[in-house]
Amino acid sequence: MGAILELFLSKFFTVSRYHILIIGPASSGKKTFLSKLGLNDHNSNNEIIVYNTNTLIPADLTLTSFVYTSSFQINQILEDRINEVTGIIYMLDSTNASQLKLTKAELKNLINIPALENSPIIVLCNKQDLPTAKSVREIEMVIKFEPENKKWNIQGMSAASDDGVTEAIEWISRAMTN
Ligand SMILES: Nc1nc2c(ncn2[C@@H]2O[C@H](COP(=O)(O)OP(=O)(O)OP(=O)(O)O)[C@@H](O)[C@H]2O)c(=O)[nH]1
Repeated sequence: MGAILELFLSKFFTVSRYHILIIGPASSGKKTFLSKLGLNDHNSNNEIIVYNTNTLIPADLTLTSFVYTSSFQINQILEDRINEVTGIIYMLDSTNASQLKLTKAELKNLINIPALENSPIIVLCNKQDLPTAKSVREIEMVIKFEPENKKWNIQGMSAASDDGVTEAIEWISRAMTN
């Protein structure tokens, strides 16, 4: 999967620094998703920083993923680094219906943060492989996420089985570079 990430990044990225904020409730699958991309190493600030690794991404690219469970204090947590964010991945657990109200509030909060104004956002409805998972349509009806003047997307995913991982990276790559 690292090779897939490299392919998309080299295809779409023409400038050298992209920083993706990966956010979503505990156990929604953020680290599983990242591990499918070959990104496993978190530092003490819960960041994954990939500097110019020829094996994973083109040499002129720096990619940082910030991984957090809640957006409500993200300004304070990231401080000035929030201005570096160029794309947002919001990961939710489709089997956890009780979290959807929180998700709705989280998304509203995220799109109202001025520093994130130009960052595209993709909502990933993870764990679609499980029989108790709500469909993307059902989730959409609860979270009612349709931001105006923003590039956004929502899709189903099973990070555990790779389903939707490539599509998600492709979408965020295109959205950040176009
Ligand atoms: N069935 C299924 N299980 C998944 C999927 N994605 C993640 N999991 C499982 O869900 C649990 C939590 O996954 P993590 O990737 O650790 O979730 P996280 O969002 O990084 O969790 P926090 O560190 O608590 O924020 C693990 O047991 C994963 O194996 C999926 O698509 N399907």
